[in-house]
Amino acid sequence: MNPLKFSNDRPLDIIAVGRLCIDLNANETNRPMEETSTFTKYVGGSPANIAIGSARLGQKTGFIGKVADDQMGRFITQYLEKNNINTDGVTIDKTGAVTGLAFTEIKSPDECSILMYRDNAADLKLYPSEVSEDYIKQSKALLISGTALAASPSREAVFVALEYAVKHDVTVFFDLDYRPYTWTDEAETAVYYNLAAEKCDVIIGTREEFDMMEKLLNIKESDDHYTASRWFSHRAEIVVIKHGGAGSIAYTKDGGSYRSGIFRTNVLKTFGAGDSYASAFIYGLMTGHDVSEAMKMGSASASIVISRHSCSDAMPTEQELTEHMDTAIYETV
Ligand SMILES: Nc1ncnc2c1ncn2[C@@H]1O[C@H](COP(=O)(O)OP(=O)(O)OP(=O)(O)O)[C@@H](O)[C@H]1O
Ligand SMILES: O=C(O)C[C@@H](O)[C@H](O)C(=O)CO
Repeated sequence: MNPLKFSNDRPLDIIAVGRLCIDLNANETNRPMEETSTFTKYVGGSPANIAIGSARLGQKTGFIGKVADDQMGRFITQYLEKNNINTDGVTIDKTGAVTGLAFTEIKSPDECSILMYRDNAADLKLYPSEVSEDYIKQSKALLISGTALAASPSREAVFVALEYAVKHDVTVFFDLDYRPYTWTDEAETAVYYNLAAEKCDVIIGTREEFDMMEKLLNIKESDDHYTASRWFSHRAEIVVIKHGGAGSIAYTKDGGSYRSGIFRTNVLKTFGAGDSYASAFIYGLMTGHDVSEAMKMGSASASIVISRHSCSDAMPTEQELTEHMDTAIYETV
């Protein structure tokens, strides 16, 4: 079962919108940041990672975002281009804003954290006037990510992108990607997340992210089925709730529910799981697989990425994904 229909006459499969950052991942793992002295630099930021995952899987991918006018900004744009991502929608900041940096601490396979440097971040300076309607209408799908809603003008830019997508029948995927350090007020966060979710066809988030959105409405019990059903009176066709190593569950508007297990792996670090899951899940849906098979593809991609050092550079190709699904052990949960 796959309820999504895509406008197939478009040159791009998917455009991601939002942050383009740098991840600096600890080389010395299994120790705290205080004792880490070297890091490897990768392109990072959830929508960037998802776009890279999509392109590796062979999707024609574009990006709308803003980078700093410096070496880091140029590194990001060049990396996207090397990965066959169209950067026509990527603009360059001229105000002296800088690239967001995420230093990652890998204390143990399940104890990872991120230390963020995001003051005056260029990605949040994307203006609505820099979002092109002509560009969005060339794509079958748009991916938005919640962090871009954290501040103006990027927040308004995302809402403009959503308007264009709805106007031109572009299917909208929303990866909630809630990063508390980017926000100052919980109610403000929940208001904008809820407003954006109303305009999306597919909503993907963790249980904790949906809890954050529901707290504002005084919903105290976490109930996956109820969470999903709230969105079916708006645009949503599919709502996915992720539960880390306990897998994920998807609900469809027609009353269906689908549970996915995980591919057991040698976990190096847990971050990047959500982004790799999203890119392969979206790829699965866009290439005609049913919801359960697409979830399995998402889980397989996540299990590859969490066993590798980076998030972006670790994204599998279509062949790697297929081979992994054929050989790795899938556990139902
Ligand atoms: N320990 C694990 N072993 C195998 N697969 C896992 C593990 N943890 C997560 N996954 C896979 O990754 C998917 C997404 O994980 P999770 O729910 O942690 O997302 P997330 O919190 O968005 O990730 P991130 O840490 O990138 O923000 C899960 O549904 C599962 O398929
Ligand atoms: O920007 C962040 O929040 C960190 C990301 O850059 C990092 O790649 C990640 O956490 C993946 O989900």
